[in-house]
Amino acid sequence: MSAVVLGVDLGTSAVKVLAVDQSGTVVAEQSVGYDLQQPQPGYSEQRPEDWVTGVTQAIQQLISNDHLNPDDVQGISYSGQMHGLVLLDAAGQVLRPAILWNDTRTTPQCHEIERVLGDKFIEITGNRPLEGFTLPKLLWVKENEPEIWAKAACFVLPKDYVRYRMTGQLAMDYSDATGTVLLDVKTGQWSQTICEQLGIPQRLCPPLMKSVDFAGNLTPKYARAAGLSLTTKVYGGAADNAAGAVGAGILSEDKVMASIGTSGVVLKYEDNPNTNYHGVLQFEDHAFPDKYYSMGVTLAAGYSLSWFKKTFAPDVDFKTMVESAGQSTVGANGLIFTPYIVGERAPYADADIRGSFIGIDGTHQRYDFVRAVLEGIIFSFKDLMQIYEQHGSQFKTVVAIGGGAKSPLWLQIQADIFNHPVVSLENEQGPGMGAAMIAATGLGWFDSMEACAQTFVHYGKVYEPIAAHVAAYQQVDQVYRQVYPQTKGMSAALMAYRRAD
Ligand SMILES: Nc1ncnc2c1ncn2[C@@H]1O[C@H](COP(=O)(O)OP(=O)(O)O)[C@@H](O)[C@H]1O
Ligand SMILES: O=C(CO)[C@@H](O)[C@H](O)COP(=O)(O)O
Repeated sequence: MSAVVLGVDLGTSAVKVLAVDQSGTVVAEQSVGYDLQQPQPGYSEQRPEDWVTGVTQAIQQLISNDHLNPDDVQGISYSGQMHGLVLLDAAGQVLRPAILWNDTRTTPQCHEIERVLGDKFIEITGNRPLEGFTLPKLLWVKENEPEIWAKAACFVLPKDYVRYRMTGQLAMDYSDATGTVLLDVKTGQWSQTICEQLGIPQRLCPPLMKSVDFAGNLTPKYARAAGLSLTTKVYGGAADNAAGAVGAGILSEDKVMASIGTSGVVLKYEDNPNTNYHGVLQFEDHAFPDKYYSMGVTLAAGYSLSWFKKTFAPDVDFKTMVESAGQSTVGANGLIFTPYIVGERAPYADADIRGSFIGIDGTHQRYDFVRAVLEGIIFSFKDLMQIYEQHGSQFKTVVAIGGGAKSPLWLQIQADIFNHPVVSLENEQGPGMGAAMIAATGLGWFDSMEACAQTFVHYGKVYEPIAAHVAAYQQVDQVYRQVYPQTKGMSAALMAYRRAD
């Protein structure tokens, strides 16, 4: 083999490591899964050590199973699940399990941020305080675990922790830092106002770097453990959605990205830092210097499908279960699913809403339920896309990435519900490719990420909307949109019942 870079995509269900050569071809890939702990409703945690073990095992497998030559690995970079709080003590030891992006325990802390800072908060961060972000998690630990808080010396995000363990250097890149909602997006510095007003010591915030910045070499200990060479260079990396947008070639405002990972994301590149979605959509720094993106997040996209499979189809393999939806009809024979099974972030910021199947009929089969789940996730994306349409966005194409983009049927459902052409990538792993592109650009293989994208981004099949399906889905969408307002009160009452239990 010749020179390669490794793109480490630290997802919520698994870590995937791609080895990519100078032509942008994925020469090998390995994936290692890990668990999610949900000790109480609304809680979602992982052990940072599991991420490190997963990354190390995936790299070892690239070397032993795929015969990757460690001397060929010139650079490594990262794409990381966003917002997750990893608290470290002065010796760099993890103080508690990481509190993840889909953990919604922090509603009181979000209200407190709003009470203290009001509209100033959106002005500083470009975002509203929402449960998933890092700042409310810091406040939660401060209030609920004072003995841990007293030992905290620094906080980082998931991929930053992995990078720290590989290089011994603590840092956070800007694209992930905006997702903490502690960054002043205008100055590019940790916000003194937010820290002071909310009692977060600024010393807890790590040093900032650009995605393509050199972060260090591997420590001898890590190089030995993974079987890598000490000459391999490590680069900052990006938030998974920023990296996914890089890997999907979202470099202009005429393309939108639709990502189905554990979460679901509809994302648009933004040239103008003053674009204002009033906090309904997130506004983040891109992995490209001085560029931005906005996005809306469905908390349980791929997670809804995985939950359905685990609960109702444990005996069937994933692909077969997804393909069985082809036996149902457009609109799942009149069955609708709303994917709010862990609460929702956008367009409804509501930690207590829960999912529904509406219209269950005695004739429905399991394949109708599978289809309803696939469709309901995409209807939730459509809600987000309509926000862009209302803002006059003129995008033409949707680029689909993430585990959900493995299914041709689901890609066609996306085209039919969005009523836009949907293009897949040759390799569905947009974030891993984006991470590899960051390493390739950092190493100087290319002058810019834009130049790298011309060589590395390979589009696959285009799915065109089918007119009859578009019309049918428009009808079902009218019903789908009524489910949130009509189930909100019922969900809140059931959540109160569960909490009292
Ligand atoms: N064959 C498949 N067809 C459609 N969706 C799939 C398939 N296999 C996995 N998925 C979905 O992909 C999701 C995982 O996507 P991935 O991008 O790897 O997530 P993450 O980065 O959050 O770990 C799963 O939750 C599952 O619902
Ligand atoms: O919270 C967000 C974005 O704001 C999520 O998109 C996470 O970044 C997790 O991503 P996946 O594991 O689903 O890729």
